[in-house]
Amino acid sequence: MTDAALPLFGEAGRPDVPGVDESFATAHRVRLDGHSWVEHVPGWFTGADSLFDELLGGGAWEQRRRWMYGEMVVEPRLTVQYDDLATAPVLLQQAAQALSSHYGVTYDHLWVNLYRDHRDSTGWHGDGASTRRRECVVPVLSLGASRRFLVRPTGGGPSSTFRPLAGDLLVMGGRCQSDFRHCVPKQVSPTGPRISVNFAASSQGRAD
Ligand SMILES: O=C(O)CCC(=O)C(=O)O
Ligand SMILES: [Fe+2]
Repeated sequence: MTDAALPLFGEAGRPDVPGVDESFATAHRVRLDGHSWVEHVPGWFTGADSLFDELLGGGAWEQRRRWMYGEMVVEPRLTVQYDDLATAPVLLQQAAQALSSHYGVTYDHLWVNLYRDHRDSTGWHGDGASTRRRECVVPVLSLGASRRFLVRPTGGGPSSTFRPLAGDLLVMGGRCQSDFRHCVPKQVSPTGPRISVNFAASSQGRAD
């Protein structure tokens, strides 16, 4: 292993020790069109199971509601938001720093979603207030059970399917938040809990 491939923190070669691959060596970028892309970084976070346990047990999980089609609906998942990165679990602060230096965007807050089982989901959406710039880079870290993550054009059309495993990073880039929608659909076959960590940047919340 070269120096560049060493994890930023944690111990090299110890998959149970939490750490990120700051070289992003496994990254591959899928172009959605001329302006937008999704990058998949398999195994970016090692020791994903211990981070999952820490977040599951430590989060002040909140049940959110939102307006959908003129109706207030209960979101079929739980969320905890850290508006100030300094109050987030240390491993997430370190992950945010690694993402900031790699993508050149300062991730200064984040939210964490808990999909309790296969019936929890998030519908088609763009990330709205946190992504008002024309081009944004939005990293999402997956932990726990693997669920499908779909992306399709805002005006409709075929979707691209990603299947992030625990420890994988998916990064939506370019005009993904305006020209595309993403979702995590419910699934028929039973599965255990999944957690996703969404890294956000105040700079991207201001229109350019
Ligand atoms: O859980 C995921 O992978 C995505 C969650 C998401 O898109 C969001 O919370 O805005
Ligand atoms: Fe989203």
